[in-house]
Amino acid sequence: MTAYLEVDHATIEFKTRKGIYRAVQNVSIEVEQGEFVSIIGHSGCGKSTVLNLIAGLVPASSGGALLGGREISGPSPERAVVFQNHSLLPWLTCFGNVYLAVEKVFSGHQSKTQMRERTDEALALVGLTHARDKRPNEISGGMKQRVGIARALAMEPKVLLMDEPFGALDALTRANLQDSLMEIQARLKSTVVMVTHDVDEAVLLSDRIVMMTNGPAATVGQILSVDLPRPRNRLQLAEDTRYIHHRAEVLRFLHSGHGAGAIAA
Ligand SMILES: Nc1ncnc2c1ncn2[C@@H]1O[C@H](COP(=O)(O)OP(=O)(O)OP(=O)(O)O)[C@@H](O)[C@H]1O
Repeated sequence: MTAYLEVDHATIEFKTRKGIYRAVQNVSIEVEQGEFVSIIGHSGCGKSTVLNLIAGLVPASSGGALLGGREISGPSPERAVVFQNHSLLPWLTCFGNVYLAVEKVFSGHQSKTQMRERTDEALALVGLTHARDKRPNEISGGMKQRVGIARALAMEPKVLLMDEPFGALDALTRANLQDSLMEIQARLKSTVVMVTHDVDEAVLLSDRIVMMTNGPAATVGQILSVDLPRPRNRLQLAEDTRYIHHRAEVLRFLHSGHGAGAIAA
């Protein structure tokens, strides 16, 4: 039996001016349906490269990735990506930005009314109904990121891919969005793969944490199962010995023989 989403012995190389650069080597990750998996590691180790492989944006030099047993060979709305920089179109409203993605996926299959409803539902899910008619320059960074998440969710992806989605936000906004993401994931039972630098974010949100060694030729060093019950409450967890233990285990990995880097601890 193969997993729902599988990165299978993937090696990814880039052509550079100095020759071939092997970013990641022999990476294998299995993700079950409905599971939340984080990828953590030092800056430049290849986290985004692995996520981009799953997104279909980067090909593997050997090995590959599969979703539902089918090889991933290019981008698809079934694997929606949320980036750190929300990349919203400035001339469209929040509604317009989400609707554009909905139209791309569902046009021809759903009526305009259905697509509008779908867009409004996605905005409601991230708590942005009140801002539906505002343009990106009229809303905060956290709200922009919520629009990015709404846009991804509105496409009803099989897998939600997130590349440091909250990296550019202040701590309180980030906490707020993490809580929203946990609620949304519990409700939709989404399968999520998220790249993060943040140890607390990884432990709070994940079912499992994939820890990557440093590059070049980075690979999976260790995988940690986070057996904390859900729903999770950040304040209660701060004093939970299991949480403290998991957090320490990730920190130990990152600071022991895997080099130094920019890790928020
Ligand atoms: N298109 C490319 N061409 C050449 N090298 C690349 C390319 N994309 C990534 N790399 C290199 O591959 C390595 C891994 O990059 P990647 O962005 O995946 O790391 P990361 O762990 O996500 O980093 P960060 O945490 O800083 O975002 C880096 O050394 C990067 O310079």
